[in-house]
Formats: sequence, C-alpha cells, structure tokens
Amino acid sequence: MGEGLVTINDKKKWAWKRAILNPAFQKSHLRKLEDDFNEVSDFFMNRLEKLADGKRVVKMLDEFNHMALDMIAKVAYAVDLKSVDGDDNPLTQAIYKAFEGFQKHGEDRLMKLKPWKWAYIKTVTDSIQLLRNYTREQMAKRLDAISKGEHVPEDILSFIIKLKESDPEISEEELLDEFVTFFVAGQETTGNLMAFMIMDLAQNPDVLKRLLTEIDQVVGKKAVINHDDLNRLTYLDMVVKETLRLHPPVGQPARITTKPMEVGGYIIPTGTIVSVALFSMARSEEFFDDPLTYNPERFSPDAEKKVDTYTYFPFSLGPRTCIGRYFADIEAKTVMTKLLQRFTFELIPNQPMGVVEKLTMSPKGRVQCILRTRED
Ligand code: HEM
Repeated sequence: MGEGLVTINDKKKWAWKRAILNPAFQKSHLRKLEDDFNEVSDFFMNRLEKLADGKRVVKMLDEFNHMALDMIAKVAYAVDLKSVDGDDNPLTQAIYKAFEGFQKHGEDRLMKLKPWKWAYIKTVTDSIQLLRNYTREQMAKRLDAISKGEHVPEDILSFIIKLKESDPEISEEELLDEFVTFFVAGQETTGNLMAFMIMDLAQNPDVLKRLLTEIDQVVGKKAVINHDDLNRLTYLDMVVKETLRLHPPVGQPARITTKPMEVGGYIIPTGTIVSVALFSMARSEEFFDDPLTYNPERFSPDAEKKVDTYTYFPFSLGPRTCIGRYFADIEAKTVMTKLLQRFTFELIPNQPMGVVEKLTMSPKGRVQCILRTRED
C-alpha cells in the first residue's frame, strides 16, 4: 500500500490526501452509488441461491470476502470483477496473492533475507506488478475520458484522480498506492463483519427473529434497498453495532506516540507503537454489563447515549478514523437485508467459534453454514 492513506506517515501529505478523498466517502455522496451497492448484492444473492440447497456446507467468510472484493471494485472503480462466481480471473488471483504476501510479510519481516522464500516472494511481486499494470490502465482510461469531456462515474477513482489535479507532481506510483489501499482496507474488514453477523445471529435466535420481523415489516420483498430503507431498519443498525462490539474486525487499532506520555504510572517513550485492545475491552465487566452476552439493546437509541466513546470505537477515533465507515455500513446493511429477505442459515455443529487475528480479526471456523431459501 506504499504511501497510501492507511500506511502514510508524513502528516502534511496525509492531511492533503485525506481532505481530497473525504468527500468520496461521505454518506451524501455514497447515496449516489446506491445502484452499484444493490447490483453487487444481487449478483451475490444469485450465487447464494445456487448454494442454498439445504445440504452443502458453505463457508460464509469466503463467500463474503469475495463479495466484498466485488463491491470495492464496482463502487470504487466501476469494475465488474464478479469474483463470487470463481476466482480464476487473473486480476482476482493477483489481488489475493498480494493480500497474502502483505500478511506474510507482516508475520515475517526478515522474509527477503531467506533465499528459500525468494520463489514465493517472486510470485507475490509478479502479482503486484499485474495489479499495478491493471490499475495504471484503468487510470489512463479514466484520464482519457475526462480529457475528452465524456461522462465518468462519480466514484472513488474520480477522487483519486483529483489528487493529481491538485498536485500534478504526484507520482503515478502514489496514485497506484491509493488504488490498492482501498482494495486492501475495505475488503477483509467488511467481509469479516458480515461473517461475524451470521455467526452471532445464528447463535442468538431471538435476535434473529426480531431482525427478520423488522425486515419483513419495513422492506418486505422490496428489490432495491435505498438509503431511506436503511434508515428505517433501526434494529439492523443495533445488530451491526453489537457485532462490531463483540467481534471488531480491526481488533487493535494502533498509533505511534509523538511525545513521551504517562499512562498508569508508566512512561511511554516517543515513537512507541501503542495499540488498544478493543476485543478485550468488549469482554471486560469494567466497561460493559454482562459483556459476553450478544445484546443489540445496548445500542437502542436511549441506551446508546450511555456507551462511552472511549470504550467502543470499532472504526478508531480522531483524525485517522476509518474513512470507509459509511461505505462499510451501507454495504453490510444492504447485503444482510437482501440475504435475510431470502435465506435461512444454520451453523454446522462442532466448528471452531473463536477468532484468529492476523491483519484483521476473522472467525476461525470461517462460519460454516447450511443455507436454505426462506420459502423452503
Ligand atoms: C467493518 C468494516 C471496517 C472496519 C471495522 C474498519 C476499521 C478501521 C480502523 C479501526 C481504522 C483505523 C486503524 C488505526 O487507527 O489503527 C481504519 C482505517 C482506514 N480504513 Fe477502515 N474499516 C472498515 C472498512 C473500510 C472500508 C470499506 C474502507 C474503504 C472502502 C476502509 C478504508 C480505510 C482507510 C483508507 C483507512 C485509513 C484512514 C486514514 O488513516 O486516514 N475501511 N479502518
């Protein structure tokens, strides 16, 4: 992700990029891309339709991860990746290889010094090259269309290009970093959120029942889920928030101290990486009543006022809070509404119910389910 928004350390440069990219992620802007959110969700429902035979074991985490990749490709860059139907397309494979390489590099920073890893590293760098060539082509096409005065979508790519308009000196590499950043930052996180929602709902039938009642009453079988529908699905909002509390996809947001700080009598020197264990805080009685119980009521409009901002922040806090939080919110709610309109799910017994933490926190057992259509 190089000098992309997530990893960039230069404060001034970050602030400039963030100011230009922020409007692309505002709720009012994302509303304009509602059709794309619906289209990718519908394509995903067709995929689930094929899997919902009441017999097959479906790993929901894998399905959601593919869908989330398709969502970023479409909503951010107007690209129809359609990886839910199989990831044999070279671009999808390259994206997955790049993610894997990024993760493995995080686990073993000395990898480059180990000759027996060089063949593997080459497969990763080849994939990154393919990805960069592809994004370079997309960017060139878009710039060409803009220069000819053609109509172009108001997607995130258009905002990345605004970086170049604001500073023509910006390198092509940096623009590519930004392009790749959104693929990485927005895929696994939202995929995990939706997989955790299925896991939590399947284990809490009363919550699921109430949610289904809300969906049936508020949207019924409505095909296009828009912003107003999402606003009226208030219990769904509470369910999303409670899932993010008990199962935060980013379990430990981190910061680097810029001056010495005292915490609990200990001095933390400048330049220390400090991470806050959201996952553990959610499990502590010091911060939440009956913390292990999955209880969306914590986020009912009245109760939510009592939730302390400094104990619950799945999208982090401060200026470097997640830029994609509304994107994730619209995506998760649109997809889950459509899924619950059509399907029921049942967890396969005896699968691991814990979490694994790598770059993100994901369900260990990949949420294996049997799916059925609701008419069955
Ligand atoms: C449920 C889904 C998501 C969760 C839980 C999540 C969580 C987070 C967190 C905790 C951070 C801050 C990291 C830190 O402070 O250490 C962050 C940053 C970021 N996220 Fe997300 N995120 C999600 C979805 C998305 C999506 C969909 C996108 C883009 C389409 C995105 C793009 C970013 C970017 C670019 C940053 C860096 C922002 C900056 O430093 O200015 N995220 N996210």
